[in-house]
Amino acid sequence: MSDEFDVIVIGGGPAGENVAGRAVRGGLTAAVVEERLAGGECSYWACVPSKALLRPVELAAEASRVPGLTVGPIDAGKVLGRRDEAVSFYDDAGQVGWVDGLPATFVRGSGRLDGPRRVRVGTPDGGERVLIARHAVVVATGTSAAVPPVPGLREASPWTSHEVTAATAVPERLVVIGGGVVACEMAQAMHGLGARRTTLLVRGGGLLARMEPFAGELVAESFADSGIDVRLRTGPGRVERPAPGGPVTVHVPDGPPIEADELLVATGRRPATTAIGLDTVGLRPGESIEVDDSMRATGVEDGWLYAVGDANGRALLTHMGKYQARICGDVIVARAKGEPDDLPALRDLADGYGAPQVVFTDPQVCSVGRTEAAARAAGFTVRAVEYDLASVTGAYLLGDGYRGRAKAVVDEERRVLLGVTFVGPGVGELLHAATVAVTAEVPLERLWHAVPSFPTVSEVWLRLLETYGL
Ligand SMILES: Cc1cc2nc3c(=O)[nH]c(=O)nc-3n(C[C@H](O)[C@H](O)[C@H](O)COP(=O)(O)OP(=O)(O)OC[C@H]3O[C@@H](n4cnc5c(N)ncnc54)[C@H](O)[C@@H]3O)c2cc1C
Ligand SMILES: NC(=O)c1ccc[n+]([C@@H]2O[C@H](COP(=O)([O-])OP(=O)(O)OC[C@H]3O[C@@H](n4cnc5c(N)ncnc54)[C@H](O)[C@@H]3O)[C@@H](O)[C@H]2O)c1
Repeated sequence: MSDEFDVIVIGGGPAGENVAGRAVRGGLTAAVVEERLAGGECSYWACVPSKALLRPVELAAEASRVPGLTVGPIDAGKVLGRRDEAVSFYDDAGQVGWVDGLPATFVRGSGRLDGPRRVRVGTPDGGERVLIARHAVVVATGTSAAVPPVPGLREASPWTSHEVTAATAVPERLVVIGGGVVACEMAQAMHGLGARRTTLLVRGGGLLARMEPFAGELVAESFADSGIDVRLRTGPGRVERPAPGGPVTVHVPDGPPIEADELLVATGRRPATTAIGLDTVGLRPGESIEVDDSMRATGVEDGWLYAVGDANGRALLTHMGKYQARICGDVIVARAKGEPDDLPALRDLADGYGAPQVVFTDPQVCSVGRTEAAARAAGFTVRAVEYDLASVTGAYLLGDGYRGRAKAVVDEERRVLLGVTFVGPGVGELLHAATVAVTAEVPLERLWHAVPSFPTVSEVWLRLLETYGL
């Protein structure tokens, strides 16, 4: 059976679904091919469950800083139950209904390119369906967890982001390999929900290495306070798990072996592009698909192939994947109709500025644009200013022992912001103001007139500008 659509999207995660949404809005027909659950990693094994697990831990930490409030132990069973609700009990009927309602055609199965504009779908019943795209095929297959080649690691069946976000019980002793976002968020979630001993093995010299250095330092301080053992410049040399499901032993080069009940690997992602037929269109399987700012694959002739979200490797974040998807869907519509396709709204500018991101640890870490180091490396004439968030009245009022820091990176030639980082409890909600300032390239002299309310944490904006000299 062969079906024709204007647009075929392989991968029904947040990015893929949004391409279909925009294409249909523009008057095209679309099919979304999804091999697991509509909604993708984000909805079931990443953003949504991880934040459902972190929320009570964050709230308990917040409440414990306010004299007069007593926080009882967290009921992990109830938290896991709420996580199950948040992931719709791993049932995608609602998301499939959303695709149907666009209206677009939802095809359950594994999609694979088979030459230009042709997609073969292996369906769950063992059958096959061939789909033909009149205008475009969009790859939105995301990523999967990378597992480093440590002796015994794979055989030990470690947890990845999938298993930890779907945990049905909290392990007593957990070892986490990695010091990035998944490692920090999930170590804190499991520890806060009752893990007695949580150990992070970090290859580098700090946590959250892509952010400003003080971000990882403040998170490490908070981890130390809550009893999480962060070990830097180390890693697993060998792993043993003699009995499936039994204790696991992690051998480290600089100390005695660590025994744990679970081992979480959080060492980054690999593009899910290995088995999608990229070789049939001249691209290398297993790599990110390089795209231009309209999300069109640069390595394919005739411009019919696009890639959005994690699969193109630009920014591994849901909101950025959805942003790229809106651009991609709209540009496909414009090209299909022969309309101008080079309007500013049809190009990805945000990834170039530096994607906004919130890390939902306690303290939260959030940033947009470039770090000071990245701005200098890019050749800007930079001046950076920092401010201790605890000295802002609004932050002090939130609780005792508030710790946090803010930094603004200024392009001295244009006197606009290149990057902003905030670290502190609850600062994630401050980020969008920074995103607007960086993206709109608001001159500092103009920003001076954006008056933050007293007594909010946002007064840090005023303090940063004063520190700069305004
Ligand atoms: C633990 C964790 C927490 C995270 N938290 C956040 C957060 O708080 N905020 C944030 O912005 N980002 C977060 N991320 C990142 C975020 O999950 C990803 O950036 C986002 O899911 C990418 O969306 P996507 O649509 O590109 O891919 P995905 O969500 O990975 O979806 C891809 C879909 O394609 C399907 N697929 C793959 N191959 C095929 C095929 N051959 N045929 C058919 N279907 C296929 C998959 O089954 C999947 O459903 C987190 C990631 C992890 C691991
Ligand atoms: N709140 C959020 O926005 C959020 C939450 C979770 C994940 N994410 C996204 O998901 C992506 C993946 O997160 P992640 O934490 O898996 O990746 P990451 O790139 O953030 O961190 C990977 C960590 O693993 C380490 N590492 C890499 N290879 C290693 C090896 N062979 N041995 C030991 N350590 C090794 C790195 O040094 C780093 O500390 C991130 O890019 C992030 O954007 C976002």
